[in-house]
Amino acid sequence: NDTSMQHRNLNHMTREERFSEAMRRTLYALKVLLPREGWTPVGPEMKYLARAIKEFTFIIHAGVFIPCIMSYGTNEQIAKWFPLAADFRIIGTYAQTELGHGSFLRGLETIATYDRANQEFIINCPKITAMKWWPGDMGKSANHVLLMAELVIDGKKYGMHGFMVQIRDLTTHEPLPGVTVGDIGAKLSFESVDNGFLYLQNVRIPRENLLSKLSEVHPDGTYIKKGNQRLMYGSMVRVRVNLIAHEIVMPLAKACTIAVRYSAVRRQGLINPSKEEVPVLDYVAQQHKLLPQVATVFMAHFAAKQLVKMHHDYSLEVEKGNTSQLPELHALSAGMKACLSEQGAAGAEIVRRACGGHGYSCGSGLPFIVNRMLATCTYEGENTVMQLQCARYLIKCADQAKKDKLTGSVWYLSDFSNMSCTAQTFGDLQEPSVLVKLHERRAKCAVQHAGKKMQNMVKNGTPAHDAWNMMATLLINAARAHIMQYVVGTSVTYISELSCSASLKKILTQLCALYALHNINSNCGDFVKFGCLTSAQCDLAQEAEFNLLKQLRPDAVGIVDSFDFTDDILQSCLGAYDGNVYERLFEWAKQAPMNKTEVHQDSYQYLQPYLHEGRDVLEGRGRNSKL
Ligand SMILES: CCCCCCCCCC/C=C\CCCCCCC/C=C/C(=O)SCCNC(=O)CCNC(=O)[C@H](O)C(C)(C)COP(=O)(O)OP(=O)(O)OC[C@H]1O[C@@H](n2cnc3c(N)ncnc32)[C@H](O)[C@@H]1OP(=O)(O)O
Ligand SMILES: Cc1cc2nc3c(=O)[nH]c(=O)nc-3n(C[C@H](O)[C@H](O)[C@H](O)COP(=O)(O)OP(=O)(O)OC[C@H]3O[C@@H](n4cnc5c(N)ncnc54)[C@H](O)[C@@H]3O)c2cc1C
Repeated sequence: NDTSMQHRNLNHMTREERFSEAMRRTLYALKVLLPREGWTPVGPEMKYLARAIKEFTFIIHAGVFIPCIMSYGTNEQIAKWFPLAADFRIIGTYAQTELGHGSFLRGLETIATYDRANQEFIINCPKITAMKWWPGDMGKSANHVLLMAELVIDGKKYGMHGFMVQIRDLTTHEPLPGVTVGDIGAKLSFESVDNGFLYLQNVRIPRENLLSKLSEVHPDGTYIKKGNQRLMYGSMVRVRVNLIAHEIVMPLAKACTIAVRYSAVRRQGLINPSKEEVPVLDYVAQQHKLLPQVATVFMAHFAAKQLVKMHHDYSLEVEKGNTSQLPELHALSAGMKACLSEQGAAGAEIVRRACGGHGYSCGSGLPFIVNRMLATCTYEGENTVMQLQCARYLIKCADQAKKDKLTGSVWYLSDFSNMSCTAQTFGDLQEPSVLVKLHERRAKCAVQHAGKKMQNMVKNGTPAHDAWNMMATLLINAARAHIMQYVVGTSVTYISELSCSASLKKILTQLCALYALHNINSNCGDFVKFGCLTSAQCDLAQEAEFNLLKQLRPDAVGIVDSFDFTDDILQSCLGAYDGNVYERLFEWAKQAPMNKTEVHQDSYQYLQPYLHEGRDVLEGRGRNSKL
């Protein structure tokens, strides 16, 4: 109810206006509005914030920079920088990606050279490709960066390390000497975020600014390794785990709310020629577009909760020095981020397109969501690279499964029980246990298929790295199959253990079955190729999905209402709770800057002469008039 937090009409703002407005809202929210324990908003306000986050800035500061201080800093460094960052007295970002490298971290070129005489690091970007490029909040907001750079001592390289580097004066906000920094310009989305570039030339920082939880440099230049160096990649794992809820589940839920509500209101065409125009939601084709995406929201939410719990348990173990769960967590978080962002971004576009012309209007709120979700396929680990990381772990586990009984998310790779499907009716294929088994079998076969292909190539003399490269598409498919079985399996378990009303459990079970069947029907080639289903059973799977669409149609609006988005959060003329689509669209359009005058003077100057000429022509006075 606080008007300071009401969304302005963002679509009618310039990029710079949106940047300033986002800064205003974010700081107002965090400094004035929200109760905080430490630095994070807590309680119901956090729920609000997660919904309102779309036009917030300082997300990298809050979601990456501060957690990195906690992960990579010693107690002394945390005590020094955490309070400053938590109170926004320093604004930071995570500066890792460079103009020339993003995925291949061993290729990063920014150098931090230790100067023993002065006990300092000298930071340099030796060439243009070494310039940091993309970090959020870096162009105009941040005055510090957590800089990921190659540590060099006496000419020897020690790999990527994290350094705290101040880039702007804390009073004037001007760039410091040796610092060239700015915004990288217009992007597909994230209009309110100043993703930036950063060119560092001979910037000196104290030795104490190397974040030293995992390694340190003594005054004499001695390098000490203190822990599992793969923990240096830990911040990326944490963000991949967290972003599923914030940047995939939440936006897809918003898009589904808008599209389902609009489809219940929009009447277009006839099903029965003798009846009146129907709501487009009555078309099965429309249900087939929308309802599987609604199901994806729930299943991704349940799977993400399980992954967050896994990451939390892992973090407690790491504190005790046990990093044994890291490989599985890395593979799962990389695979989940890639596969769910792929599904989510595609799903948001499917539901946008299902809203016809008005879905193409920014007044629907859908283009904003679609464009924003597309970024999830690239940042925090480009999806292809992440899927291959997941596949790398799966291939290793498949080899190990030949001699050991596996546990955790890959347990099914050592399940050699009979997994043939005996389904005879479409009802059999709506059974959660049947759907879980089908996904486990498909994943196991996909992993083994990719592994076998590579083994055969190597046996025939192909170098292992070439076999890997040539089978990449099969490996990516194996990663997708693994994640789908994880999402279906964890969701079935989660729903079965949920204490809720029978009617709610029935709906959730139907949504879970719809998600699984939609995945089967979208990938039936795999399920038949690997002998999971016969061709006849594939027909039953389609019948089972259509049956669920029919069962869920009556509750479709109620289900998306349960996401509990306010109109202000949705920012959509199509998805507002009152359903007054047309009045809202008209009011929204009238507010467009283009309509602040009846005649657009800037363009009229070009049009006017022709208008006069046209009149001359009509009245027979034109240059070459034949009239
Ligand atoms: C202010 C108001 C708000 C307040 C409220 C706060 C709420 C905030 C919450 C926000 C939460 C989320 C929202 C996020 C919003 C999104 C913002 C977007 C931010 C984007 C940031 C970025 O993009 S940062 C940059 C990301 N970049 C990457 O991910 C790079 C990807 N590349 C890599 O990770 C590596 O290069 C790669 C792994 C691909 C290869 O590395 P390499 O060293 O070559 O290793 P390999 O040879 O492949 O493998 C060697 C072994 O290492 C293992 N391994 C690799 N990576 C990891 C890892 N991460 N962890 C553990 N182990 C790893 C690998 O498995 C190999 O092991 P093996 O045993 O030898 O097989
Ligand atoms: C909105 C947004 C916000 C961002 N925020 C930050 C931030 O705050 N901090 C930060 O450090 N970075 C940030 N990034 C950068 C982001 O992390 C990188 O863009 C991402 O890691 C991909 O790296 P790249 O852009 O260099 O693409 P590349 O790695 O060059 O990939 C280009 C293409 O090559 C393919 N490819 C690359 N390697 C392989 C491989 N091994 N096998 C097969 N195919 C491969 C990829 O699949 C892709 O199709 C952000 C990016 C975006 C879009």
